[in-house]
Amino acid sequence: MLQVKNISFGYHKTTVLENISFTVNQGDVLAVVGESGSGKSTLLKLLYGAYDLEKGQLFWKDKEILGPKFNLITGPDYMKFLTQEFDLMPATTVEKNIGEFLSNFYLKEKKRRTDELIKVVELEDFAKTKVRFLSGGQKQRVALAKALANQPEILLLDEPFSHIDNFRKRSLRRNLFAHLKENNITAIVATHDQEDVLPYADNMMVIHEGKKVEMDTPQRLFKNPKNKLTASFFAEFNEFKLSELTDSNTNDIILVYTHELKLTENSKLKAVVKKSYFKVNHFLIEAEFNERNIYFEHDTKLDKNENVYLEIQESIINKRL
Ligand SMILES: Nc1ncnc2c1ncn2[C@@H]1O[C@H](COP(=O)(O)OP(=O)(O)OP(=O)(O)O)[C@@H](O)[C@H]1O
Repeated sequence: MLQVKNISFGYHKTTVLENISFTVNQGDVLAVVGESGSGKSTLLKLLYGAYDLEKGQLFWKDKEILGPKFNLITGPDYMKFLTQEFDLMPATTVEKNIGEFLSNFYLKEKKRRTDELIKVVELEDFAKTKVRFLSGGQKQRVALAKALANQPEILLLDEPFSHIDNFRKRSLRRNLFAHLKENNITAIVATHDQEDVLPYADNMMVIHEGKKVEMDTPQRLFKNPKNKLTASFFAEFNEFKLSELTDSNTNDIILVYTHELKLTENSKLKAVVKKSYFKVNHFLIEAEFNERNIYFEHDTKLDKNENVYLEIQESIINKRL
């Protein structure tokens, strides 16, 4: 188990991470999400032992992870960190880069592992190509395979698919996360992309301005987000006062995703359609309600200035209160 016990850190005087605690079970994937600058990369660097903590402690199993004051070489040997800058040998082929740290003593095993990882990152056609001739996304895939080559116990991934196009991303993600589970590799993934999180992460931690806001399974956080930041990571949402949705006269705010608002015959929620945006499998409708814009999803385009009535399932309202 990875244990993060109440850690705090700042690069200079300003605190970047404050009193963060969490645990990750061996073989689990934890996604760390948050706005740009919230401290995700810094957290990964601390887990890697790249800096000395101001406060708190880190443990993998019963071993403490310590910073540069205590270690000449950064990074424990059971851990690999795939950063946003890839550390590759440009004049060397893809397969040699991936196998760089694999022992030449067992050449057959080296070849088997290299071939297996080339398949995981779908670079079979480029095995013999020198890295300097590859695109940014291809280089990122080589770096990923290289990080997996020595079977780390923990893999730290900082925006692992940021350079990879949408055509390739989906299958690559499936391959990678399947490989991690099959090999019981614990992974911490910093990401902006919900597609990295929803299908694969066992848990998700939301950080905001260096503080842990929420941590739970992605499904639970999606169904019942406690704050706007968490909801906005998953989907577009509206804010309603409870009194706008029910007969209650309290001003509690309820977050309602755009897909949770449905057209109905008659309701308190009467809006006027302003615009329809095409969104692959539905239209996102912009409508005016109580002198502000609200958004909902609908199968077809709706006419401008059309009056619509909307409803939300009562069970959703009750859960969010
Ligand atoms: N080497 C550094 N020296 C000083 N300040 C830094 C350094 N690296 C990061 N910071 C600051 O620490 C804060 C957190 O940065 P960090 O890179 O951890 O955020 P992030 O959540 O990973 O952002 P992004 O999603 O954009 O990668 C930011 O305010 C950043 O400016």
